Amino acid sequence: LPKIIKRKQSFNRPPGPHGLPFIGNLHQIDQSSLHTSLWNLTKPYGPIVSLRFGFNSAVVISSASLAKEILQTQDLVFCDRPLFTSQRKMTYNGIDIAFSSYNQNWRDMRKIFSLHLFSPRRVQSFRFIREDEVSSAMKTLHDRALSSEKINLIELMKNLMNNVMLRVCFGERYQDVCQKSKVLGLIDEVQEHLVYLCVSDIWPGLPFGGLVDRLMGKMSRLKKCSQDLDSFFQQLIDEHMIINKQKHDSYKEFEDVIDVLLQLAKDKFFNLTHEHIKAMLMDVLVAGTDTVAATVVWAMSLLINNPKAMKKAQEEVRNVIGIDGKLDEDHHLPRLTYLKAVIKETMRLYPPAPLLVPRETRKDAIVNGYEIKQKTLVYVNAWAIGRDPKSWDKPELFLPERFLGRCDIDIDINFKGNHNDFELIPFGAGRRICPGMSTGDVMLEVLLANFLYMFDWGLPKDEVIDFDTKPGITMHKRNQLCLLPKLYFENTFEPSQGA
Ligand code: HEM
Repeated sequence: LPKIIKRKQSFNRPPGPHGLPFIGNLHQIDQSSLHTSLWNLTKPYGPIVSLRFGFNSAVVISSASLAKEILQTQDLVFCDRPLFTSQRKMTYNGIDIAFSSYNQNWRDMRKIFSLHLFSPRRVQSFRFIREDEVSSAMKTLHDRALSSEKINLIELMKNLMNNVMLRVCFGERYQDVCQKSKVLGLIDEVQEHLVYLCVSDIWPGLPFGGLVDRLMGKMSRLKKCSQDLDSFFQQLIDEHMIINKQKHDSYKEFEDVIDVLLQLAKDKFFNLTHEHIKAMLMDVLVAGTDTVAATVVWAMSLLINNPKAMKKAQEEVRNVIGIDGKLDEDHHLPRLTYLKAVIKETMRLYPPAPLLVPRETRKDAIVNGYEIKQKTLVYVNAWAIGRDPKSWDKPELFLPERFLGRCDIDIDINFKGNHNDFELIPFGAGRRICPGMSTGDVMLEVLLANFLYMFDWGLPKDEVIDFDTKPGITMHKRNQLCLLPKLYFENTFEPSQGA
């Protein structure tokens, strides 16, 4: 016993609130809004705080300088991911990218993602899908504007992004083989499963954990969801294999994600199984759809609430595009400086992944003089860092100007990866930085530019904008965002011209 006490005392762990025996700090956190609850709990103890969730040790990081230490300086120690029951079930035992351990599998999957699936050339190749889907959303908005009807922007965005990502992953065929809404429902369910810990994750090794999860129905829900998605993915893979065999000589204008992955498996470049393909599809659908949709919704909510910023963004977009009626990505986007600032400011206040994706330490480490043990869960609170008064002047205000470098707040911050600016990290940083960053960024700019160019936006009578958030791995707005679009170019817009 004296030996244990001595070891405990010599372990200089970061400060933190006292927990209870057995449950640790579990009773002090709210899993449905983990980023705010962690912030409230850890703020009195400083930017690095230890917690305990059952048998799991965790640290929470809430300052830009320590985020830099974790995600850049000591990235190699902090670049693992915890693999809890839900993640394991949904990712075929962590053989995807997002929940894979830092190992050869992760390196291969990441290489496939960046070189073969979402390289700049490939992102260009599915530009027509993007344009097509944006155009059809604009047509919906145009019709609503003509009949003075409101639009639920959350629904519109979700539908639009789902269509884009489903077409990128499966080509046009998914429509024929399965009911789209069922799959979308399953993807939503995956999102929810991914945030909640099972009893067996909280107290690993205890025999009753698995039993309680089973009794509570958690395991059967997980099993059903993963099996349903698995059979949907398998059906599509089989279809692709049959069609590709029939047409093996013919030139294909667009290869979807399954085509590319099947070809890589055939060429034996990587040791790719059907399970790898399905795990990759899961990542792309879960990570790619909601993040962009949520950001556009937050941006529009903030702009409606800040009419001056809305007017400035609209003037810029309308000046740059002129009366052409059509956004040209290459020509117009680089000139939309204020719009880019609006996007950064939105992500500062409402980062779609407020705690990034949790990390896990690969070995013992020292941060800020404190010891952090191997296999500690690490949460980097991007939401709290974006609102830290030490980094941001008037952090609670929506001020896109702060990014323009010509206001009282003169910070040229970017979120493009190899940065020094850890005050703004909506895409994470280091080895595990979001590999879909440029795809996501283009989508955000294209969508917002089109919305602001074509329409003036108002709130229906009796509606107010709220900023409540909903539980999930992505931070969504809880309540509907219903807006009234009004055509700006009364006589010039022809929806058939595209967006
Ligand atoms: C607004 C758009 C997006 C945001 C804000 C976002 C944010 C993030 C964040 C914070 C992470 C964790 C990074 C870390 O741990 O340091 C991440 C990881 C990831 N994202 Fe994104 N993301 C976006 C769009 C996308 C898109 C469009 C795709 C796919 C086409 C994608 C695919 C992924 C994948 C596969 C990972 C796991 C990377 C790894 O663990 O190595 N994301 N994303």
